[in-house]
This record gives sequence, structure tokens and C-alpha cells, in this order.
Amino acid sequence: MSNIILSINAGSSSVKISVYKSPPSSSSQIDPIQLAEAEVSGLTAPPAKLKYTRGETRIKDRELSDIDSQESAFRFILDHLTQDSGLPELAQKEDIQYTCHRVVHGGDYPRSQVIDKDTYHHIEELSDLAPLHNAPALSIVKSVSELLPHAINVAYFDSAFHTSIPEHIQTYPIDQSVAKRNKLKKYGFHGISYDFIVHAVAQHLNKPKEELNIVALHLGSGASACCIRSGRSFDTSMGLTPLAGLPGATRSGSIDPSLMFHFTHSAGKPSRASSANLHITQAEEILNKKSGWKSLTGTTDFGAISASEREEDRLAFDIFVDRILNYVGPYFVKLDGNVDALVFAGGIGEKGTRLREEVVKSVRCLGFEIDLDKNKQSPEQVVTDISKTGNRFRTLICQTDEQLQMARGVLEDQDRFSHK
Ligand SMILES: Nc1ncnc2c1ncn2[C@@H]1O[C@H](COP(=O)(O)OP(=O)(O)O)[C@@H](O)[C@H]1O
Ligand SMILES: CC(=O)OP(=O)(O)O
Ligand SMILES: [Mg+2]
Repeated sequence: MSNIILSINAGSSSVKISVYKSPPSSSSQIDPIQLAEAEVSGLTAPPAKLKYTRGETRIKDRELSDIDSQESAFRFILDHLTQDSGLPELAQKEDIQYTCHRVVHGGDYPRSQVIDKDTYHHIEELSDLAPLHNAPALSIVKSVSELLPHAINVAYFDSAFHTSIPEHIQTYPIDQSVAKRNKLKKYGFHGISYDFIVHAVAQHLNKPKEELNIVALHLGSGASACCIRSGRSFDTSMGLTPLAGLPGATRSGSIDPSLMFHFTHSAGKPSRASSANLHITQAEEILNKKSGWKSLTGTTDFGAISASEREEDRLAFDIFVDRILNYVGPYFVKLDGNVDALVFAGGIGEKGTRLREEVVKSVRCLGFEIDLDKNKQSPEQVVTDISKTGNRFRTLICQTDEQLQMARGVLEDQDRFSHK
């Protein structure tokens, strides 16, 4: 029976794919049932590595040769899944009914869309505004049409969660006729992850989502902060593109916009990475691909940076803590101090023990304090409370799962998709 959902999350340094089937209609479970999860990471720090989990079967850190893009990672994972004899539910490609794609920039789309010709072209047009993301995601959509022609492709947008941001926060103080014509405003990203975080933290705190106020930090290869008021995005650190706000693996984050004109005289010229479908200037190339941890330390691996005593690694670490503080305090104020929790998520947020310790130490004046032992243990639950007992404000780690959030969407919206 073809009822498998393949949920594909193309990040800037990784591709994560989870395989789900629908719960039986007789059961009380409403979440999709995960059968397997594969991740190819290290696309910006070769060799790429495979992590695979199916029940008790685990592969960790298997080095892969010739995998250097999101598309080649996708093809590799698809072969791996169909060839795994322990996964009979996905013995052939025809078993896949839905493929969900994480698309970072969705412009003004407020919710998921079945990818037809029009949506595909619209996402393609937005590629210039997410140069590390939209084109790689579309390369996977193309491969799906070629390899899985029977599957329904659905796009889930990182930007959709942030359509609730009020106008005065979305608007840049620039000429409004140009801004409106060119749709220049804050869009915000990592929204699928923030949606998951709201769901998981509300459940953990036993509160309706509509009453949840949190400061959430999604810290991965790309990193952002989000001020979540009444369960909805009120502000976020990324902007028109995922370059704004916090630094990342190869991204500078926010800088003085004039800096680029002093960095190079050819800032506005097309970069070599430009193509017929992707127009990217040298400035964008430098700030998106040649900055961040890579430019400061030579590596994109924040785990290695955190464990190192080298001066340049310490500097990178201190810069990250400092820039994160630029959002935690202001978002606490925007929530009027009415905050349920500070939440860490994403690869660095979930594994970065030292980073969490330093950030929380630096915001203790706001009333956050963590238990150092709880902070050191590897989180086993979806949400782990690492606050000091009796502390006024919660500090939580949330193991975010963008693939699950998309697959939940498929189960909720199947009727909308099949009527397309
Ligand atoms: N133990 C660790 N401490 C801090 N950071 C870590 C650790 N292990 C992995 N990371 C970092 O997590 C980041 C990847 O996060 P992830 O959210 O998976 O990325 P992506 O943006 O590609 O989805 C990388 O920078 C990696 O170095
Ligand atoms: C939006 C974004 O930066 O995503 P990622 O962290 O997966 O690269
Ligand atoms: Mg990610």
C-alpha cells in the first residue's frame, strides 16, 4: 500500500529525511508513526557523514564520498531507504505517497502548498532571497518528480510561521513605495521548527498554545531567535533573508550595511555562483558563504569550536554568546517579562552544553538560572527542563523535529492536498 510520507528537511549544511506512516484510524494516536530517520550532515565540512536510525538499528558518522550537495544527499538517502530490508514498508519507490519539502523562503505564503508548476516557479523566484536554501530544496523537488513521479510534493515554508509579526515590526524604515514594490520586509525563518517548539513546550508546560510566551533560540548552521507571544511569532532575528540577525556556520549575521562597500569594491557585481536562476552579488556571496564560524576559525563545526582553547575559537564562541544576548533581553522586554521559558533548540542549542551555560549565566539578572548537572546530561525527552529547582523562569532544551512537524501537517491537510 502506498501510504508512506517522506519528510525532507534541506538545511544549509545537512539533509534530514524521516519516513512515516499514518496511524491506524482505529488508534487514539494522532501523530504520524516514524519508521526511520536518515541524516547526511557536514555538507559544508566534507566528508559528509551519514546517521541512520531504524528501531534498534543505528549507523553513526559513516563517512560518505562524493556527496557534496543537498541533491546528491537526497538521492543517496532514497537509495539507502529502499535498499534497507528492515524497512519493508518502503521496499519500492511507489510506496511513497507524499513528499514534504522544507522550503526556507515562501514569500507571503501563509501555509503549505502542493508544488505545481506555479508554486515551483514562485519558489524559484524567491531563491535570490535565500541563496543557501531555496535552490537546493528545489533541486530535491526536481529529483522527486523524476524518481517518484506518483508522489504528491508539498512545500512547507519556514517563513509561514512569521506571517503573524505585526506591521511595525515587519517594516524596514526605508522608502515605502520601493519597499512595497519589491516586497522588502522582515519575513523570518526556522518557522517549521518554531511551530514544533510551540507545540512541544505547550504540551510540556500543560498550557494551551494560545497562552504560551517564550523566547526561543534555534541554533544550528543557521541560527535565529524568536519572540513568541500567545503561541505566535511576534518578532524574530532573521529578516528579508536568513542572513540577518545571528551569525552562523558561514554567515556573518547582522553587520553595519555600509561595511561591505569598504570590504570590497565589487560588492554589487554578480558573484561566480550566479546562474540564470540565481542572481547573487559578491557581497551576498561573501556574507552568506565566506563569513561566520568558517571565516573566523576555519571550521563550521561549532562542537569543535566550543571544545577548543585556541584564541580564534574562543573569540567565535564569545561572539555567538554576545549576539544571542542581543535578542534575549529585548524579547524578554517585548513580552513584558511575562515569559514561560527560554528555549534552546537546533544542533548547537541541543548539544552545546557550554554555550547554554554561558548564555544563561549572562541573563541571570532576568531571573534565569540553570542546574549545571542537568545541563550536562544528554536530553532524552523532546523537552528537558534544565532550570535550577525553584527558579522563577524555566530554561528548556527542545529537540526540535522539523520533519515531524511537516508530516503532522500532511495528516491534518490531506483533504486540501487531494482536491488540488
Ligand atoms: N556537541 C556539540 N556542541 C555544539 N555544537 C554542536 C555539537 N554537535 C554538533 N553541533 C553543531 O550543530 C550544528 C548543526 O546543527 P543543525 O541544526 O543540525 O544544522 P542545520 O542548520 O544544517 O539543520 C553544527 O554547527 C554542529 O557543529
Ligand atoms: C533558515 C536557515 O538558516 O536554516 P538552516 O539553519 O537549516 O540553514
Ligand atoms: Mg536546520
